[in-house]
Amino acid sequence: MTNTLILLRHGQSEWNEKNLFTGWVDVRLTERGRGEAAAAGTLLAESGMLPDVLFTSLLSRAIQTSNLALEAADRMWIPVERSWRLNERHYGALQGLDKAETLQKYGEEQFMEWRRSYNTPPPALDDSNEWSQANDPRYAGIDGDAPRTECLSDVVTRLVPYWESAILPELNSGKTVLVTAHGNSLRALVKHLEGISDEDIAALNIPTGMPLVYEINEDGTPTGAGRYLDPEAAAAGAAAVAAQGK
Ligand SMILES: O=C(O)[C@@H](CO)OP(=O)(O)O
Repeated sequence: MTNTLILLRHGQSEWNEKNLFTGWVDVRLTERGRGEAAAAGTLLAESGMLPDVLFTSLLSRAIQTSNLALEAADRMWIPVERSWRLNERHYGALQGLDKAETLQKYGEEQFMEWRRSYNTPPPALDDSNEWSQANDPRYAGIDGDAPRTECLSDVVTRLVPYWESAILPELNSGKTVLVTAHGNSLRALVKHLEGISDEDIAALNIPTGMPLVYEINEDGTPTGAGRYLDPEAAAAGAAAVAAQGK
């Protein structure tokens, strides 16, 4: 028996539009992002993929996206669980910086190392920085301290146990599960699901607002690669993410 998992990156955020490194900074959706979120929900309904349960991060752009998508799909009533483990990768001292200026200042190699390497986190963000989340009450419950920076492997480490203990059991109880999260937290989950190597994951970009569907076996493995419900629009969106800063 397999069950359906739908991954959805939030719609365009205010800082996606401004081309700023975002991470855990709690920015909202733009008008375009709200439209993308609603369109994703309409596409789910048209495809007959109605979620039974929702998982989101603690960040407003993912919460807004799931609300708008579920409203469009007439599924606002489904149960929801929110976790910091689905948050975007914490971007450390890059949070709040302009991507194009950072590329200019540090050069392509360093820029891509911070942005897409598996094991190199950016420098840590100082707690006194205006974009720090050190004193944000929503993270008070995290065991140990909230991160001050993360690389993708750190995200895999915090996300996979949650996938196994919280999300997979819902799939295995026969539910269609919607996970609304972020570019890099979804890259971490896709890496885990598809067994993508540390090197190859650098080339994977997730577009905003495009439902990505898997059929999941009981042991948590997918039956095949993920499938975008609108493959052409998803390819264009992923290319735009890859080109950020250039
Ligand atoms: O800024 C960020 O938090 C992420 C996602 O928007 O950007 P990137 O694609 O550069 O990792």
